[in-house]
Amino acid sequence: MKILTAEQLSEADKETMKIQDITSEELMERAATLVFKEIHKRLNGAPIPIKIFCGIGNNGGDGLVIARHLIQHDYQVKVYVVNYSDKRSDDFLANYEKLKEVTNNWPELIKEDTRFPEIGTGDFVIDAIFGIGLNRPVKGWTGDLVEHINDSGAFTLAIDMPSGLFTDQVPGEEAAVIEADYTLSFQNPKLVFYLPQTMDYSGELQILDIGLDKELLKSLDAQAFLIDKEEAAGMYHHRRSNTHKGDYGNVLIMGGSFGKIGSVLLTATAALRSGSGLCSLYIPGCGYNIVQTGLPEAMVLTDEDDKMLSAYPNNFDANVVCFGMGVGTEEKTKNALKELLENFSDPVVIDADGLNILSKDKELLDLLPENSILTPHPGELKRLIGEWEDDFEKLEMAKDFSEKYKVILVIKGAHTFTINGKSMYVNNSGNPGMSTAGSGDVLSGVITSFLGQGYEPVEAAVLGVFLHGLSGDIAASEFGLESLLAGDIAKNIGRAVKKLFERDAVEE
Ligand SMILES: NC(=O)C1=CN([C@@H]2O[C@H](COP(=O)(O)OP(=O)(O)OC[C@H]3O[C@@H](n4cnc5c(N)ncnc54)[C@H](O)[C@@H]3O)[C@@H](O)[C@H]2O)[C@@H](O)CC1
Ligand SMILES: [K+]
Repeated sequence: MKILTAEQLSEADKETMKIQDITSEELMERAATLVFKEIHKRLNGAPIPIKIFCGIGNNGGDGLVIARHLIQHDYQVKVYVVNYSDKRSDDFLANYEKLKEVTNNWPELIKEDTRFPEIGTGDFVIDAIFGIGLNRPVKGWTGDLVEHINDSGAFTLAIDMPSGLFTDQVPGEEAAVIEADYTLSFQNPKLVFYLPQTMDYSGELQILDIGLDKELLKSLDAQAFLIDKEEAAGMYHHRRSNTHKGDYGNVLIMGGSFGKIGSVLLTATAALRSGSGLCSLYIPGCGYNIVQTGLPEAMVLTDEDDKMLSAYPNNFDANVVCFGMGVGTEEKTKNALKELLENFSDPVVIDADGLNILSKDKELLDLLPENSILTPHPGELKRLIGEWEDDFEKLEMAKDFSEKYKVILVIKGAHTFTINGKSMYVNNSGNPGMSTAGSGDVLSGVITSFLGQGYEPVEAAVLGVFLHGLSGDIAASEFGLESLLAGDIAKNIGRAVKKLFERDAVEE
């Protein structure tokens, strides 16, 4: 799904009104009624006190529409109008009038010196104060109200955006932002829902299709692409019957050092579980027995050094090479990487200490084959591209880096971002159980495997990241978050692929 900016979305609202010949008020009615239905489906008439905080713009207008429907369905509703300005949007006013027709319980006006209403932990709060129209940080008494809602402990549902959250910048340290438990957002996801600095504000997320014109949305340039099952399934290459192992890649994994041989074992297991036809490892001598015993399906070549990598096996005929897990950053090992980059001209996958070696000697970056895939976690990324002020700057710096060196960056995190020049892909699978040793080694194996099977490098990265996350989800459902091991992620890749093509009961 496309991630769009606030400007694109409000423009799409306007264009849709013209194309569908509807008024802004009608579009608001449609959008907010969908929100009401979601609430009604879950509350099912429960007598929970509902407190709706409405701004004076169209986000507030949505709040008024939701209030009207809830009142008509006999819910206990109290509406507050947050008077951060004396202006009112037309659709707010129209819906304010309509609300009067269904209740005598007038909305209460909250102004600068008003005492804020009490909010109990058992209340249900609807945040319709600011949406995508936010244009400055929320401070002053409105900020105090936002803090008051956050401190209440009540379940908070944000409409379109948690109030105070911008779509295109971080809120800033002194600004107040609603910490929602759940966000129902209109039409398309917004980038801030997925950035480490801002993702916590939206809580659980659901995107509601409010029926903006499909052709118009298709024509818009995405700020980024959100990758879910549907997108991943579209990238997957089905196997043909008349094939043999030579059709599925011959990958070489260079990694490990004394005490860290397990890392390569995980990477190789993941590569084979992801479908590699042939998988070889190039490791220090000390790992020979471990790998041969642990993974009989893999072939093993050893470096002349017993404890670390010191060379690249130039005579080995692989179609993809992955370098870096568990290698350390010794000078000898740097030479091994240098030899690889000087002798191998197809895309490579570089992870972990391989990235740290590149960061220490930036001249090596110029040797990277075009479309190579680098898989840093945030610490490794910092060493590679430098410090950033905030997540938006990080993404800009990452795009510049990707363009400059013609490489693909896979920035690992709760939502892994894959950056290919100006294009960004945001992963939407995975869980916190995957924050465990070796999880990254597995990811490198999956991506390397797909690259070896002939996927376009960016697809190998994006699909690999998604399946890695989905496999982690399958493993977590079996073992629980705490018990999940990286090896479980590798083992479940096949199930994840199967799941790509299953229809979920909840989706039907
Ligand atoms: N037809 C439409 O345009 C639709 C709009 N929708 C809703 O409309 C929202 C956008 O509405 P608006 O553009 O009216 O904007 P908002 O309702 O988000 O904000 C209201 C106004 O507050 C002012 N403001 C911004 N930041 C402020 C601050 N920090 N302190 C004080 N005032 C501030 C701005 O002038 C802004 O226009 C969406 O998020 C969505 O909820 C939906 O109803 C769908 C249809
Ligand atoms: K809101």
